[in-house]
Amino acid sequence: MDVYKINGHKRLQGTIKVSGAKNSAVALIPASILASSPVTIEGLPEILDVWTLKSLLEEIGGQVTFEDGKMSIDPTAMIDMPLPNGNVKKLRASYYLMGAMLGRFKQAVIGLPGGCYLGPRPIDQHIKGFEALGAKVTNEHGAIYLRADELKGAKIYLDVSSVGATINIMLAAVLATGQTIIENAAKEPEIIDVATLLTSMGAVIKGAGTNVIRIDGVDKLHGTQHTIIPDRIEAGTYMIMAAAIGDGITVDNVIPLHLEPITAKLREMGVEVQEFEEKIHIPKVEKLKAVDIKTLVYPGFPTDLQQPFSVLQTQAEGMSVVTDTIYSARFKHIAELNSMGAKGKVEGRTSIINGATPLTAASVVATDLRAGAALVIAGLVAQGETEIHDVYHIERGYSDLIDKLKLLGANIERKTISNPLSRDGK
Ligand SMILES: CC(=O)N[C@H]1[C@@H](OP(=O)(O)OP(=O)(O)OC[C@H]2O[C@@H](n3ccc(=O)[nH]c3=O)[C@H](O)[C@@H]2O)O[C@H](CO)[C@@H](O)[C@@H]1O
Ligand SMILES: C=C(OP(=O)(O)O)C(=O)O
Repeated sequence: MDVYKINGHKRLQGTIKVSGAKNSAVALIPASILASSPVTIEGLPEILDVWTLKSLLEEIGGQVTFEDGKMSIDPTAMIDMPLPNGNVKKLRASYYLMGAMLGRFKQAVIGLPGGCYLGPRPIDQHIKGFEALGAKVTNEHGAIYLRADELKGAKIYLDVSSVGATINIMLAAVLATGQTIIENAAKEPEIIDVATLLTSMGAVIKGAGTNVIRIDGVDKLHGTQHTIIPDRIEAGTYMIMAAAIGDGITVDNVIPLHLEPITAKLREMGVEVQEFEEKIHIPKVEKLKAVDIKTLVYPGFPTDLQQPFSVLQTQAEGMSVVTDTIYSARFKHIAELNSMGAKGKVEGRTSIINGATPLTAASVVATDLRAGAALVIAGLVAQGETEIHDVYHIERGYSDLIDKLKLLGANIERKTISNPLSRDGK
């Protein structure tokens, strides 16, 4: 079993480079299934989710190479192989195989997705979209069976502005006949990135990034080359880390516009955030003010950063309240932070943190991806040696984290140990 050992309480300084966006990567790779010739994607993060998707594309007959962040995918020999179990359970975004394979083969069998448990994560809006396009969809023994004689454009109003449903419907609709309109679509930057790739493959998509997306179906999509956008959640994690334990940290390879909700909150806390074209610099912070946050769909404060942000709130004087309007149970990190000296409690969809409290090292568990990111920051702040278990969650979303942090002067190592602390036995 692999753990991170962090000797904390050491101020960090320097430049940290952000990788390509996980939530784009996991949609761009399945999108390649729709092409009739090879697709190359550059700047991909080297994370477990990307490696798992590579294996999934290979399982269905894709020829895939992945080196130095560049993935070349030849989809020509792919077949509509059923994928009810196995790798599809290792990540949330395997649901994009449904839209992409339905679009190309007009049928697919894909197991229900895995990913972080954050409360119930239904896919009813994805299914509603596929059905509106003409697919018959059934759930049999935990796998979704999709089949259509023909996919026909339709008007689909999403009950919730779901990132996954918006992208999945786009994937299924680009090769449908006629026009598809997605209303109340999600507006996250990753959706624009996927639309950009599909457009350069020959798709006709208007309005990505707004809440109405119009797709005019085409007969065929061709291969292309695409460079992914930087990961705003990874960048936000480093901004939070810089505010917590930095002595001047530059976060490189960012789109500052994507980070505005985080920048605004940090400034409200008393953090100086200096914005440049593709970089953000955060000088040493003297004192943090308590602030409340409420997670919302983009451009609101991202739910994926509320857990790392809680660590900062433990270091701020006074009471901070976090309300997660997206997920009902994204608070497992609070118990772990409390074991490091934080004073947090969870009430329904909110966490309440009373600061400032010094953090001390402990043996803790990364219960999910961003809980893990929060614990890495907490370990960097804490006095003593923190041991983080179940780090495979963290490695689903952070590329090269240990080396990047070492470059800032962090004392962090990845070690293989034999220890029964892991809660899910992996
Ligand atoms: C792989 C990926 O991109 N993951 C991101 C994606 O997840 P994901 O695509 O799963 O998140 P959604 O945007 O779909 O979910 C948002 C909300 O809508 C609900 N919902 C969603 C779909 C559906 O069919 N029915 C339904 O009720 C969900 O339970 C949740 O409460 O967006 C989330 C919200 O920004 C992020 O936390 C995840 O990091
Ligand atoms: C919740 C997340 O990912 P996923 O949807 O892949 O589980 C995340 O990236 O924080």
